[in-house]
Amino acid sequence: MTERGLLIVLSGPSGVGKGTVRKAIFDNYNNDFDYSVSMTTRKQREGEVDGVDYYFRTKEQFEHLIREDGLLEYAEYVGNYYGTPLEYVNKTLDEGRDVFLEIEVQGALKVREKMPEGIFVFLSPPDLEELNSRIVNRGTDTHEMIEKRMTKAVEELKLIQYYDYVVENDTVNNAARKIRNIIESEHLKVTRNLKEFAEIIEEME
Ligand SMILES: Nc1ncnc2c1ncn2[C@@H]1O[C@H](COP(=O)(O)OP(=O)(O)OP(=O)(O)O)[C@@H](O)[C@H]1O
Ligand SMILES: Nc1nc2c(ncn2[C@@H]2O[C@H](COP(=O)(O)O)[C@@H](O)[C@H]2O)c(=O)[nH]1
Repeated sequence: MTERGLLIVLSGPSGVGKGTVRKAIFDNYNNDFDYSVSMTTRKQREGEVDGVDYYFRTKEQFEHLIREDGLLEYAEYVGNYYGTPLEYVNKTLDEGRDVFLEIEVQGALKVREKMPEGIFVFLSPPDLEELNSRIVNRGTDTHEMIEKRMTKAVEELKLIQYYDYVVENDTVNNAARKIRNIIESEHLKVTRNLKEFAEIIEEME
């Protein structure tokens, strides 16, 4: 029987750098995990590709999938839906491959309830001022949207205690390396547990 893959959930406030750090992990390391592309009802930004960055769907299509139980989790975030297609996650984990989710905090906590065996990593900003300047400098949001994202960020930071790991995104390379190390050490734990389990069985025989 194939050993089920690990579910890795990278979360944290909008603008902290989750996408940038995720890209660095995928670009710079020899990874054995697959990225789960989310679905959203938000407008496609310039340069974003449907099916690569997100599956861009209408509100009606998204709500249809909710009714069909097709999402592992979903959240309404500053006026739009975002969600994780369930089938892809289950299929990939069953094939023994790790799945990497990059989602906001409400959704991550819902995943934690459904799949507590996952590894939950909170990416934190050095401070709120730096978070604000990252969102501003990204240049993708209106002033009103930036305020909404910052208000939400303060609430999200209070939920840090529900995560297994907190990684500060001081520099992209540092954060990517730390997350990669976390994933490797979690794999070693699983291997060790399986070995210990096999030894116990052997002793019993
Ligand atoms: N360590 C860092 N130092 C300085 N700037 C950074 C760092 N990490 C990311 N950034 C910049 O911060 C901005 C926000 O990053 P990014 O879009 O990856 O955040 P995010 O958490 O994925 O946002 P969202 O949740 O809204 O999708 C980008 O302009 C990115 O280049
Ligand atoms: N709960 C979920 N949140 C998600 C998912 N995919 C992305 N996100 C998060 O939404 C916000 C806003 O994203 P943006 O692309 O509009 O800046 C951000 O924190 C994302 O990480 C998902 O499937 N579920």
